[in-house]
Amino acid sequence: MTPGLPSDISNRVILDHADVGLALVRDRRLVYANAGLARMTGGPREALPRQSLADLFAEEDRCAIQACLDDPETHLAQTDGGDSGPATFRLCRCDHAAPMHVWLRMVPMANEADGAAPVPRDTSRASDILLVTLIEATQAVEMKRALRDSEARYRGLFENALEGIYQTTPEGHYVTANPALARIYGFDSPEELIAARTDIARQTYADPKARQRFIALMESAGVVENFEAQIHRKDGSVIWITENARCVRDQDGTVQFFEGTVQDITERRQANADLRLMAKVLNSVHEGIVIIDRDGLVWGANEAYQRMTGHDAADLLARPARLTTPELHEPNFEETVLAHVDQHGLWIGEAWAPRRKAAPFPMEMSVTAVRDRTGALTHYVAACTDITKRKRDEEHIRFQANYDMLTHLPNRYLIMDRLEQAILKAQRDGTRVCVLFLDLDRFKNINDSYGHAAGDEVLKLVARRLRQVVRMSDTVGRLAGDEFIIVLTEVSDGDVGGQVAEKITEVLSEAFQVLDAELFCLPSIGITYYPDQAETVETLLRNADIAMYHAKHSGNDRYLTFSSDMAQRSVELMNLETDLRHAVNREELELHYQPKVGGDGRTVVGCEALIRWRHPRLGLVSPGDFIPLAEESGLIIPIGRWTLAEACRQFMEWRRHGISPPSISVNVSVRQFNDSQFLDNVRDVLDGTGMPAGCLDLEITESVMMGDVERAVSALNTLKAMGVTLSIDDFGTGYSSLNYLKTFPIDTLKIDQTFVRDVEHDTKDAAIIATIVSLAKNLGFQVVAEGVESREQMDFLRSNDCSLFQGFWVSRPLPATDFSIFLKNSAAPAPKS
Ligand SMILES: Nc1nc2c(ncn2[C@@H]2O[C@@H]3COP(=O)(O)O[C@H]4[C@@H](O)[C@H](n5cnc6c(=O)[nH]c(N)nc65)O[C@@H]4COP(=O)(O)O[C@H]3[C@H]2O)c(=O)[nH]1
Repeated sequence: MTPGLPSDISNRVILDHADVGLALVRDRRLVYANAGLARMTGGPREALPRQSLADLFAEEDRCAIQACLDDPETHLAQTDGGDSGPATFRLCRCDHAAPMHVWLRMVPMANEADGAAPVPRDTSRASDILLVTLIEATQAVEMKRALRDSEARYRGLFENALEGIYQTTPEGHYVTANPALARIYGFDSPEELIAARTDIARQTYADPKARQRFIALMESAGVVENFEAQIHRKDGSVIWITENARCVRDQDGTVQFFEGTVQDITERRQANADLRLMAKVLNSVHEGIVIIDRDGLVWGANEAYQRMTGHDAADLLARPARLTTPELHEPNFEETVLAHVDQHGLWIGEAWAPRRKAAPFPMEMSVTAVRDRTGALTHYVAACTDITKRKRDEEHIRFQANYDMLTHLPNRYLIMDRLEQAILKAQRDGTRVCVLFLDLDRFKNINDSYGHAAGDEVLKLVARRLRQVVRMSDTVGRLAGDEFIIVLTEVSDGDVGGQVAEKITEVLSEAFQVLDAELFCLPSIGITYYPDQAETVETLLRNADIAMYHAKHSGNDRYLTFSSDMAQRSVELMNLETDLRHAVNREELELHYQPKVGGDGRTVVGCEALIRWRHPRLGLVSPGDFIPLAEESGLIIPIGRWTLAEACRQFMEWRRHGISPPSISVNVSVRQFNDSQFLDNVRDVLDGTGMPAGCLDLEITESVMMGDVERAVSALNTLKAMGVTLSIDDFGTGYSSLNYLKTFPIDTLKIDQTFVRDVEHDTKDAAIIATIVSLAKNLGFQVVAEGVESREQMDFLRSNDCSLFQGFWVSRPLPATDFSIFLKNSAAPAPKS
């Protein structure tokens, strides 16, 4: 009771203003309710008395309320929430608002006598009045629920985390571990891991350094440390983990526990290692590789690509890719390539790649598509190979395949192709094609005398001069050796081939300046026309070749146009060549001898050995018909050897019979003279036959001087040193300078018969002869006039101081036996010893 206040007022005020609901209950019904309870239910206070206490609560709680009313000591104790606090009940609200959570307290009150105020008692009886106290617990309930929810959430995180989470004892034994940690370490459950009492510091780490680090961590100040390490799993396998760990200490610094998170990074490390390896591989390949994302930006480029394009990674990465040089391709080329890759997955081809501050280069490029799991294109990968060298090589090979390396003129293959094209065009246009086959006369002499370098130089100069005489549209090619082909297109009527041949002869008749020497090399040219004489490439070339062959052997013509009878003649010549190969072995060659006489016309001063070929089918073939053939084919070397030996043998035989002339002359061809074995051959023959060297006269032609003069002089000096005499045959017909006359150790000049033939009528010939005789006399040479056929000719020559003669007027060349008779019958000066 409050002092100074009436007891009933004091009680009522206290009861009504109490912050809790208070009620007296008898027989489960309210007999009293304070204003606080009315406020809690939200209804009028007057309505409360006589209401069932249970009915004030939510239906689900009513049974529990009844039970509590029946036995408050037991049931209230049972509904006690234990650790989580006293039990709460839901009090219904009259305004239908959410029920209010309340704590309930029931105290049995003794009710001994009517009118007496009830007092609390220790145990309840059926007749007891219960004092029921209701305390609002909504906030507490909600806090509890929030706490529970929060704990559940964190537990969920803990349980479901992909990272392993742990706490250990200060000694390092796990006390808390989530399933992920158990999984990472290969345990079936966190419980198993904890039960294993693994000492993480000593047992788990595979690498002693990581173990050291962890032990150091135990002494640290609680900072979170991160490190990667290899650890042993339960089954002994080793994995890589990354761990964030810290040591938690209390205020005194005593270690409380360790806690941390663990992640299995084995795959990531493997993937990183794979990526590093991949990068290394990409950078070690020669191919340039560039990766482009689907927006066309460069995602990556290897070192080779950077090298070949001259752009470093900074220039390339995340910038629009520029794989090709647009100016060198058709419009939208790159877009077309990528569209092709989108559709087919791959594009392979050649393209021009741009290069920084340099010319674009050709590359072989393959572009592939990279797709994700759904099949969507994510990247393009372009692999590029610089094919500059290959292209250059191909170009070189193509050039080699089509062009002659020496003269850079089209070779046989390209000539034939061009001729084919020319024929097709002529067919369409109704025009003609002219083919000229050109062969250089005595080119071999240049090679033999000056060496191949000089020969090559002449060929190059010839090629240059030939190009100058034809139109751009015409083809000048080198077939082989000293053979050239000229294809004239769109040829009109008339002798166009002849006109070009004239021009060619003109430009080639000028001396070639090679190795400080003036070399001459005239051509023989065969001409043929499409469609007049042949319709195919092969026939045109063959016909032109035949015509050239005839020009070469005609003696007078520098060029000839093909005619059908030439073909037949060529076959004959070819057969002749075949037969000639066997002529020496089959002993079909023989020598005839023509006397050389003195001024009286009778005294034999010598004789010339002239070869004849007794062909089994053709009869006696004169040297004019087969010597050029022999020179051409090289057969002149064995034939020349035989001639020299036979002439000396015969001379010695005559000598044994006491009828030999003072000397015998033997013709030596240029090719034979240039043969490296020639001097030895002469020496051998002289030794072998016992022939006095002074009785042997060798006749060489002026063309010997057209070669290597130094070598020729040396060879002639050697011959002279042997004692052999030397004559220049056919003097006056050659091209060489008269200068050699003073250089060469010559004994005799033989005036060519072409000057003798008309000497009585042709004043020019007479003048030439007079000049030659006077020149020879002044230089101390003997002069022999060849081809003297009449007394008049002889008289004229004699009157011009020429005192040695050879010709039909004295005698035709005679077989050895006939010449023996001739010798016996003629006056002869005493033979030289
Ligand atoms: N019209 C006419 N001709 C006459 C007269 N007197 C002689 N001849 C001919 O004139 C040629 C003279 O020989 P060559 O000028 O050395 O010209 C020779 C010579 O360069 C060459 N030759 C002959 N035998 C040999 C040989 O054994 N070796 C070499 N390398 N060449 C030879 O063949 C050429 C031709 O020889 P052959 O047919 O025997 O012709 C010979 C001879 O028969 C005449 O009064 N009138």
